[in-house]
Amino acid sequence: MNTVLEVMDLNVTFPTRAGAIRASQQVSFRMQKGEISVLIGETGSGKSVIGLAVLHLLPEAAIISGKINYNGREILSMSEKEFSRFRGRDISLVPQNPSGSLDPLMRCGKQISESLEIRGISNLKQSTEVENILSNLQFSDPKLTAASFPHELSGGMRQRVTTGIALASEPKLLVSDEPTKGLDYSSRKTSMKMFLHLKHIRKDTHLLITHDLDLARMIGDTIHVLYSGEIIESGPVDEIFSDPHHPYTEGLIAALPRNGMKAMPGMCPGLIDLPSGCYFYSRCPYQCEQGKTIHPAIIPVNGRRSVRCHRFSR
Ligand SMILES: Nc1ncnc2c1ncn2[C@@H]1O[C@H](COP(=O)(O)OP(=O)(O)OP(=O)(O)O)[C@@H](O)[C@H]1O
Ligand code: NI
Repeated sequence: MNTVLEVMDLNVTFPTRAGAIRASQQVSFRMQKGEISVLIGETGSGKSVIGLAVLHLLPEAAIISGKINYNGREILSMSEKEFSRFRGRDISLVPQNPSGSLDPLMRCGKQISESLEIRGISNLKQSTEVENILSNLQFSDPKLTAASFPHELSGGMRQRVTTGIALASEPKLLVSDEPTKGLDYSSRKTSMKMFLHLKHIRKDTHLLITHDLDLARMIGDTIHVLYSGEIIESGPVDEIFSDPHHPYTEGLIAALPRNGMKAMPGMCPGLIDLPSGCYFYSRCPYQCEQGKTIHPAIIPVNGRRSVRCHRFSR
Protein backbone atom coordinates (compact mmCIF):
# COMPACT_ATOMS: atom_id res chain seq x y z
CA MET A 1 0.00 0.00 0.00
CA ASN A 2 1.02 3.53 -0.71
CA THR A 3 1.12 5.67 2.44
CA VAL A 4 0.96 9.39 1.66
CA LEU A 5 0.68 10.81 5.17
CA GLU A 6 1.61 9.41 8.51
CA VAL A 7 1.05 11.47 11.65
CA MET A 8 2.78 9.98 14.68
CA ASP A 9 2.29 11.05 18.28
CA LEU A 10 1.56 14.65 17.40
CA ASN A 11 1.43 16.91 20.42
CA VAL A 12 0.61 20.59 20.10
CA THR A 13 0.48 22.84 23.15
CA PHE A 14 -0.22 26.57 23.29
CA PRO A 15 1.33 28.24 26.31
CA THR A 16 -1.03 30.95 27.59
CA ARG A 17 -1.25 33.05 30.74
CA ALA A 18 -4.08 30.87 31.98
CA GLY A 19 -1.99 27.71 31.45
CA ALA A 20 -0.95 25.33 28.71
CA ILE A 21 -3.67 24.49 26.18
CA ARG A 22 -3.13 20.89 25.07
CA ALA A 23 -4.74 21.19 21.66
CA SER A 24 -3.36 17.96 20.24
CA GLN A 25 -2.30 14.95 22.29
CA GLN A 26 -0.57 11.86 20.90
CA VAL A 27 -2.52 12.12 17.65
CA SER A 28 -1.58 9.32 15.24
CA PHE A 29 -3.11 8.22 11.96
CA ARG A 30 -2.07 7.36 8.44
CA MET A 31 -3.53 7.99 5.02
CA GLN A 32 -3.19 5.86 1.91
CA LYS A 33 -3.11 7.26 -1.60
CA GLY A 34 -6.61 8.13 -2.82
CA GLU A 35 -8.10 7.93 0.66
CA ILE A 36 -10.42 10.50 2.19
CA SER A 37 -9.78 10.67 5.93
CA VAL A 38 -12.15 12.74 8.02
CA LEU A 39 -11.39 14.44 11.31
CA ILE A 40 -14.62 15.03 13.18
CA GLY A 41 -15.38 16.39 16.62
CA GLU A 42 -17.03 19.36 18.25
CA THR A 43 -15.66 22.87 18.27
CA GLY A 44 -12.29 23.21 20.01
CA SER A 45 -11.51 19.47 19.87
CA GLY A 46 -8.29 20.07 17.92
CA LYS A 47 -9.24 19.37 14.32
CA SER A 48 -7.82 22.50 12.68
CA VAL A 49 -4.62 22.31 14.71
CA ILE A 50 -3.82 18.96 13.05
CA GLY A 51 -4.40 20.42 9.57
CA LEU A 52 -2.23 23.42 10.41
CA ALA A 53 0.54 21.15 11.72
CA VAL A 54 0.55 19.21 8.43
CA LEU A 55 0.97 22.51 6.57
CA HIS A 56 3.56 24.06 8.93
CA LEU A 57 1.12 26.87 9.64
CA LEU A 58 0.95 26.71 13.43
CA PRO A 59 1.94 29.90 15.27
CA GLU A 60 5.56 30.12 16.43
CA ALA A 61 4.53 30.05 20.07
CA ALA A 62 3.09 26.53 19.72
CA ILE A 63 5.12 23.75 21.33
CA ILE A 64 5.10 20.84 18.90
CA SER A 65 6.39 17.29 19.10
CA GLY A 66 5.91 14.07 17.16
CA LYS A 67 6.52 13.18 13.55
CA ILE A 68 4.67 13.77 10.30
CA ASN A 69 5.84 11.74 7.35
CA TYR A 70 4.74 12.86 3.91
CA ASN A 71 5.58 10.34 1.22
CA GLY A 72 8.25 8.93 3.50
CA ARG A 73 9.87 12.26 4.39
CA GLU A 74 9.62 13.74 7.84
CA ILE A 75 8.15 17.24 7.35
CA LEU A 76 7.37 18.41 10.88
CA SER A 77 10.99 19.09 11.76
CA MET A 78 11.82 20.73 8.43
CA SER A 79 12.80 24.39 8.34
CA GLU A 80 10.25 26.76 6.83
CA LYS A 81 12.54 27.15 3.82
CA GLU A 82 12.71 23.40 3.26
CA PHE A 83 8.97 22.92 3.76
CA SER A 84 7.85 25.83 1.60
CA ARG A 85 8.50 23.72 -1.53
CA PHE A 86 5.76 21.34 -0.41
CA ARG A 87 3.07 23.89 0.43
CA GLY A 88 0.59 24.46 -2.38
CA ARG A 89 2.17 22.06 -4.84
CA ASP A 90 2.36 18.86 -2.82
CA ILE A 91 0.07 19.68 0.09
CA SER A 92 -2.66 22.22 -0.41
CA LEU A 93 -4.98 23.75 2.16
CA VAL A 94 -8.51 24.99 1.68
CA PRO A 95 -8.75 27.15 4.79
CA GLN A 96 -11.71 27.50 7.15
CA ASN A 97 -12.48 31.00 5.93
CA PRO A 98 -12.31 31.04 2.11
CA SER A 99 -12.99 34.76 1.79
CA GLY A 100 -9.64 35.50 3.39
CA SER A 101 -7.76 33.43 0.82
CA LEU A 102 -9.42 34.85 -2.30
CA ASP A 103 -8.08 38.03 -3.88
CA PRO A 104 -11.07 40.45 -3.89
CA LEU A 105 -9.67 42.35 -6.87
CA MET A 106 -9.08 39.41 -9.17
CA ARG A 107 -11.63 37.52 -11.26
CA CYS A 108 -12.22 33.97 -10.05
CA GLY A 109 -11.08 32.40 -13.33
CA LYS A 110 -7.76 34.24 -13.14
CA GLN A 111 -7.20 33.04 -9.58
CA ILE A 112 -7.61 29.44 -10.73
CA SER A 113 -5.44 29.92 -13.81
CA GLU A 114 -2.60 31.25 -11.65
CA SER A 115 -2.34 27.74 -10.17
CA LEU A 116 -2.35 26.30 -13.70
CA GLU A 117 0.39 28.75 -14.72
CA ILE A 118 2.63 27.46 -11.93
CA ARG A 119 2.15 23.96 -13.33
CA GLY A 120 3.33 25.19 -16.70
CA ILE A 121 -0.01 24.93 -18.51
CA SER A 122 0.05 27.17 -21.58
CA ASN A 123 -2.06 30.34 -21.80
CA LEU A 124 -3.92 28.78 -24.70
CA LYS A 125 -5.17 25.86 -22.67
CA GLN A 126 -5.79 27.73 -19.42
CA SER A 127 -9.29 29.09 -20.06
CA THR A 128 -10.65 25.72 -21.23
CA GLU A 129 -9.10 24.09 -18.19
CA VAL A 130 -10.53 26.76 -15.84
CA GLU A 131 -14.00 26.16 -17.27
CA ASN A 132 -13.53 22.42 -16.94
CA ILE A 133 -12.54 22.81 -13.28
CA LEU A 134 -15.48 25.15 -12.58
CA SER A 135 -17.93 22.77 -14.16
CA ASN A 136 -16.59 19.95 -11.98
CA LEU A 137 -17.15 22.27 -9.01
CA GLN A 138 -20.85 22.26 -9.96
CA PHE A 139 -21.00 25.75 -11.48
CA SER A 140 -23.73 25.72 -14.11
CA ASP A 141 -22.25 28.64 -16.04
CA PRO A 142 -18.45 28.26 -15.74
CA LYS A 143 -17.73 31.18 -18.11
CA LEU A 144 -19.80 33.53 -16.00
CA THR A 145 -18.17 32.34 -12.75
CA ALA A 146 -14.70 32.67 -14.28
CA ALA A 147 -15.47 36.30 -15.14
CA SER A 148 -16.89 37.08 -11.67
CA PHE A 149 -15.16 38.77 -8.78
CA PRO A 150 -15.40 36.97 -5.41
CA HIS A 151 -17.89 39.52 -3.97
CA GLU A 152 -20.30 38.72 -6.77
CA LEU A 153 -20.59 35.13 -5.55
CA SER A 154 -22.36 33.61 -2.55
CA GLY A 155 -20.40 32.18 0.39
CA GLY A 156 -20.94 28.65 -0.86
CA MET A 157 -19.71 29.56 -4.35
CA ARG A 158 -16.60 31.22 -2.91
CA GLN A 159 -15.91 28.06 -0.93
CA ARG A 160 -16.13 25.99 -4.11
CA VAL A 161 -13.86 28.40 -6.02
CA THR A 162 -11.29 28.16 -3.22
CA THR A 163 -11.42 24.37 -3.52
CA GLY A 164 -10.87 24.80 -7.27
CA ILE A 165 -7.78 26.96 -6.74
CA ALA A 166 -6.32 24.28 -4.47
CA LEU A 167 -7.14 21.48 -6.93
CA ALA A 168 -5.78 23.37 -9.93
CA SER A 169 -2.30 22.94 -8.49
CA GLU A 170 -2.91 19.14 -8.51
CA PRO A 171 -1.76 18.62 -4.93
CA LYS A 172 -0.85 15.12 -3.83
CA LEU A 173 -2.58 15.83 -0.55
CA LEU A 174 -5.58 18.11 -0.11
CA VAL A 175 -6.45 19.41 3.34
CA SER A 176 -9.81 21.14 3.66
CA ASP A 177 -11.07 22.77 6.82
CA GLU A 178 -14.83 22.96 7.40
CA PRO A 179 -15.88 23.34 3.75
CA THR A 180 -19.60 23.30 4.60
CA LYS A 181 -19.50 25.44 7.73
CA GLY A 182 -22.02 28.28 7.83
CA LEU A 183 -23.61 27.40 4.49
CA ASP A 184 -27.36 27.51 3.96
CA TYR A 185 -29.23 24.32 3.10
CA SER A 186 -28.95 24.55 -0.67
CA SER A 187 -25.29 25.72 -0.74
CA ARG A 188 -24.39 22.85 1.54
CA LYS A 189 -26.18 20.37 -0.70
CA THR A 190 -24.30 21.71 -3.76
CA SER A 191 -21.01 21.56 -1.89
CA MET A 192 -21.65 17.96 -0.89
CA LYS A 193 -22.54 17.08 -4.47
CA MET A 194 -19.29 18.70 -5.62
CA PHE A 195 -17.17 16.69 -3.17
CA LEU A 196 -18.90 13.46 -4.15
CA HIS A 197 -18.31 14.21 -7.82
CA LEU A 198 -14.64 15.09 -7.17
CA LYS A 199 -14.19 11.86 -5.22
CA HIS A 200 -15.40 9.86 -8.20
CA ILE A 201 -13.49 11.65 -10.93
CA ARG A 202 -10.21 12.53 -9.17
CA LYS A 203 -9.53 10.14 -6.28
CA ASP A 204 -7.64 12.83 -4.34
CA THR A 205 -5.92 11.97 -1.11
CA HIS A 206 -7.95 14.29 1.08
CA LEU A 207 -7.79 15.14 4.76
CA LEU A 208 -11.23 16.55 5.48
CA ILE A 209 -11.78 18.50 8.68
CA THR A 210 -15.45 18.90 9.50
CA HIS A 211 -18.21 18.77 12.07
CA ASP A 212 -20.59 17.79 9.27
CA LEU A 213 -21.33 14.11 9.84
CA ASP A 214 -23.44 13.85 6.69
CA LEU A 215 -20.55 15.06 4.56
CA ALA A 216 -18.20 12.69 6.40
CA ARG A 217 -20.47 9.77 5.71
CA MET A 218 -21.06 10.73 2.10
CA ILE A 219 -17.45 11.06 0.97
CA GLY A 220 -15.19 9.75 3.74
CA ASP A 221 -13.35 6.45 3.71
CA THR A 222 -11.91 6.62 7.22
CA ILE A 223 -13.02 8.64 10.24
CA HIS A 224 -11.02 9.82 13.23
CA VAL A 225 -13.17 11.17 16.02
CA LEU A 226 -11.51 13.85 18.16
CA TYR A 227 -12.41 14.68 21.72
CA SER A 228 -10.48 17.20 23.83
CA GLY A 229 -7.39 17.03 21.63
CA GLU A 230 -7.25 13.24 21.34
CA ILE A 231 -8.42 10.69 18.82
CA ILE A 232 -10.98 8.61 20.70
CA GLU A 233 -12.12 6.41 17.83
CA SER A 234 -10.89 5.57 14.31
CA GLY A 235 -12.18 3.29 11.62
CA PRO A 236 -13.87 2.84 8.24
CA VAL A 237 -16.77 5.28 7.82
CA ASP A 238 -19.49 2.65 7.31
CA GLU A 239 -18.48 0.72 10.41
CA ILE A 240 -18.25 3.81 12.60
CA PHE A 241 -21.76 4.90 11.60
CA SER A 242 -23.36 1.46 11.80
CA ASP A 243 -21.63 0.36 15.00
CA PRO A 244 -19.94 3.19 16.94
CA HIS A 245 -17.81 1.87 19.81
CA HIS A 246 -17.06 5.01 21.82
CA PRO A 247 -20.01 6.51 23.73
CA TYR A 248 -19.03 9.96 22.39
CA THR A 249 -19.32 8.72 18.81
CA GLU A 250 -22.64 7.12 19.76
CA GLY A 251 -23.73 10.49 21.11
CA LEU A 252 -22.68 12.37 17.96
CA ILE A 253 -24.68 10.01 15.78
CA ALA A 254 -27.73 10.13 18.09
CA ALA A 255 -27.60 13.94 17.90
CA LEU A 256 -28.15 13.93 14.11
CA PRO A 257 -31.53 15.36 13.06
CA ARG A 258 -32.53 12.11 11.35
CA ASN A 259 -31.88 10.23 14.60
CA GLY A 260 -34.05 12.54 16.65
CA MET A 261 -31.46 15.19 17.61
CA LYS A 262 -30.87 13.74 21.06
CA ALA A 263 -28.31 16.19 22.45
CA MET A 264 -25.47 14.82 24.54
CA PRO A 265 -25.58 16.13 28.09
CA GLY A 266 -22.62 18.03 29.58
CA MET A 267 -19.56 19.65 28.03
CA CYS A 268 -16.06 18.55 27.11
CA PRO A 269 -13.39 19.41 29.68
CA GLY A 270 -11.21 22.48 29.11
CA LEU A 271 -7.87 21.75 27.45
CA ILE A 272 -5.97 23.49 30.25
CA ASP A 273 -7.33 21.45 33.17
CA LEU A 274 -7.82 18.01 31.75
CA PRO A 275 -8.99 15.35 34.20
CA SER A 276 -6.60 12.54 35.11
CA GLY A 277 -9.12 9.80 34.22
CA CYS A 278 -11.12 9.43 31.04
CA TYR A 279 -11.83 12.85 29.49
CA PHE A 280 -15.36 11.70 28.65
CA TYR A 281 -16.14 10.34 32.11
CA SER A 282 -18.47 13.13 33.29
CA ARG A 283 -20.69 12.72 30.20
CA CYS A 284 -20.41 8.97 29.80
CA PRO A 285 -23.61 6.93 30.07
CA TYR A 286 -21.55 3.87 31.15
CA GLN A 287 -19.20 5.48 33.73
CA CYS A 288 -16.98 2.48 34.38
CA GLU A 289 -14.92 2.39 37.57
CA GLN A 290 -11.50 2.77 35.85
CA GLY A 291 -12.67 5.85 33.94
CA LYS A 292 -12.79 7.84 37.16
CA THR A 293 -9.02 7.77 37.64
CA ILE A 294 -7.32 5.99 34.72
CA HIS A 295 -6.90 7.60 31.33
CA PRO A 296 -7.74 4.99 28.68
CA ALA A 297 -5.18 4.16 25.97
CA ILE A 298 -6.29 3.85 22.37
CA ILE A 299 -6.49 0.16 21.51
CA PRO A 300 -7.03 -1.73 18.26
CA VAL A 301 -10.35 -3.51 17.81
CA ASN A 302 -10.80 -6.08 15.03
CA GLY A 303 -7.88 -4.92 12.87
CA ARG A 304 -9.17 -1.83 11.12
CA ARG A 305 -10.65 0.00 14.07
CA SER A 306 -9.41 1.50 17.31
CA VAL A 307 -11.08 3.02 20.33
CA ARG A 308 -10.05 4.83 23.51
CA CYS A 309 -12.49 3.31 25.98
CA HIS A 310 -11.97 1.04 28.99
CA ARG A 311 -14.97 -1.07 28.01
CA PHE A 312 -12.96 -2.45 25.10
CA SER A 313 -9.75 -3.15 26.98
CA ARG A 314 -11.14 -5.99 29.04
N1 LIG B 1 -3.06 30.15 18.23
C1 LIG B 1 -3.66 29.60 19.30
N2 LIG B 1 -3.37 30.03 20.55
C2 LIG B 1 -3.96 29.48 21.64
N3 LIG B 1 -4.86 28.49 21.56
C3 LIG B 1 -5.19 28.03 20.35
C4 LIG B 1 -4.61 28.55 19.16
N4 LIG B 1 -5.13 27.88 18.08
C5 LIG B 1 -6.00 26.98 18.61
N5 LIG B 1 -6.02 27.06 19.96
C6 LIG B 1 -6.82 26.23 20.87
O1 LIG B 1 -6.58 24.87 20.55
C7 LIG B 1 -7.78 24.12 20.70
C8 LIG B 1 -8.10 23.37 19.43
O2 LIG B 1 -8.40 24.33 18.40
P1 LIG B 1 -8.84 23.93 16.94
O3 LIG B 1 -8.95 25.19 16.17
O4 LIG B 1 -7.93 22.88 16.41
O5 LIG B 1 -10.28 23.30 17.17
P2 LIG B 1 -11.30 22.76 16.08
O6 LIG B 1 -11.64 21.36 16.46
O7 LIG B 1 -10.77 23.00 14.72
O8 LIG B 1 -12.59 23.68 16.38
P3 LIG B 1 -13.62 24.38 15.34
O9 LIG B 1 -14.63 23.31 15.01
O10 LIG B 1 -14.22 25.47 16.18
O11 LIG B 1 -12.86 24.88 14.17
C9 LIG B 1 -8.87 25.12 21.12
O12 LIG B 1 -9.01 25.07 22.50
C10 LIG B 1 -8.31 26.44 20.68
O13 LIG B 1 -8.79 27.47 21.49
NI1 NI C 1 -11.35 24.25 13.22
